[in-house]
Amino acid sequence: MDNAVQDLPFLKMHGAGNDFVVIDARRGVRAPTAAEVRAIGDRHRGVGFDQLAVIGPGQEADADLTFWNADGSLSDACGNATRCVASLLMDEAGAERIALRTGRGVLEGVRDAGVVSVNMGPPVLNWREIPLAEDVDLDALPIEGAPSAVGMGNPHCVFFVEDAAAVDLPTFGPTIEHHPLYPQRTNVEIVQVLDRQTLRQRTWERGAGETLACGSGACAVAVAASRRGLAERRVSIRLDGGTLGLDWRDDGVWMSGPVAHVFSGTFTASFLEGAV
Ligand SMILES: N[C@H](CCC[C@H](N)C(=O)O)C(=O)O
Repeated sequence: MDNAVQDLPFLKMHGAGNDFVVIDARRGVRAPTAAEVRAIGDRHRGVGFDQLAVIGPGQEADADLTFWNADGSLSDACGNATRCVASLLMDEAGAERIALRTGRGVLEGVRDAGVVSVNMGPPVLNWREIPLAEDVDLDALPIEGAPSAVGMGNPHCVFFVEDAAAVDLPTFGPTIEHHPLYPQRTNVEIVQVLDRQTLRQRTWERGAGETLACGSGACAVAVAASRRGLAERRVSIRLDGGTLGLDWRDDGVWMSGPVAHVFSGTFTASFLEGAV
């Protein structure tokens, strides 16, 4: 068995500016080690990403997905990356529907009239499953600003404000990401309600910092806004990197949005051998 490190092919993709390195480990290509994930994520010495998605051979689905954040932590959900990979695999199969197993179960992707949508599953509205550190009111957490807590396979803390642009997110975001109420840290969303069908969202992501878009975060925002009576269950959410369509249906929260395959490349064996 040749144990020499091999070159590693990858794709660079983004969904509304939320950017990903995608590694297809279905046919003999190996998944990266945690050290290689960190090296790949270096925006100067590697390629950089908000998340790295590894496609594995499907167990009860067309493919499995594993998501790493830029800081090397794992996440059970990544909506924009799930949509990007769904598009890639539907193109490959010539299909209009695909099933992807993620950390929160098997999600369905569809393409209709060129628009790619993913059912991100039902929201988690039980504090133990999000999880939170103690029994709290999910629609008014004991944090200044009384945010909402929603799980989408990953935790989200959603704040509704008058002016989203006025929030100093690089300062505010980390204080909430690391708040003791979230034993596994949390993603943080700042939302301004423009009307009952249109929301503006800014995002501080767990393990990635401020991103141009966050799909699972947009799902959490749509659920929180509807539960608070601030918006319909079907909304458009305007993020820094583009617009996502959300529809909280009986079978789950559906998210639609743009997909881009920017380039494909190869990480050289010498680069990977240097990963520490
Ligand atoms: N960008 C991703 C969210 C990644 C979530 C990750 N930051 C975490 O939960 O740790 C999305 O489109 O859903």
